[in-house]
Amino acid sequence: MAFIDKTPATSVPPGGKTGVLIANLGTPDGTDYFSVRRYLGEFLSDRRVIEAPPAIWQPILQGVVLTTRPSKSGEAYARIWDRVEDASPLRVYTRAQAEKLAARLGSSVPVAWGMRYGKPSIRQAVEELMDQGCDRIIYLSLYPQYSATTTATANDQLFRTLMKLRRQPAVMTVPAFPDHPAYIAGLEKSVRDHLASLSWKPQRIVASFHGLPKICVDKGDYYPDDCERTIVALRKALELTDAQMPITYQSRFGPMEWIQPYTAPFVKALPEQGITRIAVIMPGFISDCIETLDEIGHELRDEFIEAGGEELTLVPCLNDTPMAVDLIEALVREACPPSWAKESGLAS
Ligand SMILES: C=CC1=C(C)c2cc3[nH]c(cc4nc(cc5[nH]c(cc1n2)c(C)c5CCC(=O)O)C(CCC(=O)O)=C4C)c(C)c3C=C
Ligand SMILES: [Fe+2]
Ligand SMILES: [Fe+2]
Repeated sequence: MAFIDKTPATSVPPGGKTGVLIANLGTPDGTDYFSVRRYLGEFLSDRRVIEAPPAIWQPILQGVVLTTRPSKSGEAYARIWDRVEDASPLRVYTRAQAEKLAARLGSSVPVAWGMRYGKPSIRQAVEELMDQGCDRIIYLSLYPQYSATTTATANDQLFRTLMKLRRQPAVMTVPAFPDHPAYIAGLEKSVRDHLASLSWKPQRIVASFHGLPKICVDKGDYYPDDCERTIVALRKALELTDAQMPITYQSRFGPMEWIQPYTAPFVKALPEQGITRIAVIMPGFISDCIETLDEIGHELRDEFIEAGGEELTLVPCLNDTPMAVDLIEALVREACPPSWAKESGLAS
């Protein structure tokens, strides 16, 4: 195996130096067919995401999925694209979260951000930290609920990078945080603030999480349990019943059965029960992205109105608000081992 032949520009200070790497899923560089194709090709070739044997899946992916889906997804990305930053919202928010965290932690703790798929890569982010003299990395993947398809593959990508380093930093991976008090407090405030900004009162607050193929759960992925933990804690904080804040799963991909109830049929059935004004919160996402802004904010809203609904409002994700930075800072400080905290000043 070839090693990365790279000597960090700055040597490690005596006593060591801790850096923070925040990781997210990844997103295309542009809305054009080839940018989206490149992104989807990398994403959907990940065997943590699609477990089918490559001999079966790759011909389907290359021959069918990557010829048709990039154009459709590209149109959806174009509807939500940040034209000022010329980037997708997921990239804009992840970068802003890293910059705001860096401001909180001060200049002695470098912060980098990287994407599991696409740019900047996890390897680029690791090199950025090592170039600043870091020999210890706190690695936080920004998924509140654990899944092998997200958290584990983000960790895999870090470990793959480390496998190629001659001078390897120590790493601390931060676990998922489905009912961390700072996350629940942020969600609670975002719901209260959002409801206060409306001139009408939603009859339901539907909590829609990204879905997962059911077979993943049958094989031991405990993602739905983590989603339940989030929602039980949030209902308690807001004093809502199960019926007032139901849980559903969105973003189904492919013909297999995914975990249920599915968001779209659930929401489309509400008007015939007399429920025509709803809010949707998506606590599986720290940052707004194509799945929240377009799939729910555009597609689902249109379908709800067509089914007789009157109002559908989105509770924004935490994005780069102070509540998001409070959460990320708390997670990083709590994960920092005491022996690292001494040099970095990262104690909680
Ligand atoms: C089998 C396919 C997929 C699995 C499993 C899956 C799990 C999963 N994904 C997220 C979070 C996000 N997914 C996003 C986009 C997205 N997801 C899939 C497929 C699977 N996801 C696709 C094909 C796409 C691309 C968009 C599209 O073409 O429809 C995003 C947003 C990315 C962005 O750029 O905005 C996020 C975030 C979770 C949490 C999860 C498992 C629990
Ligand atoms: Fe996804
Ligand atoms: Fe989607």
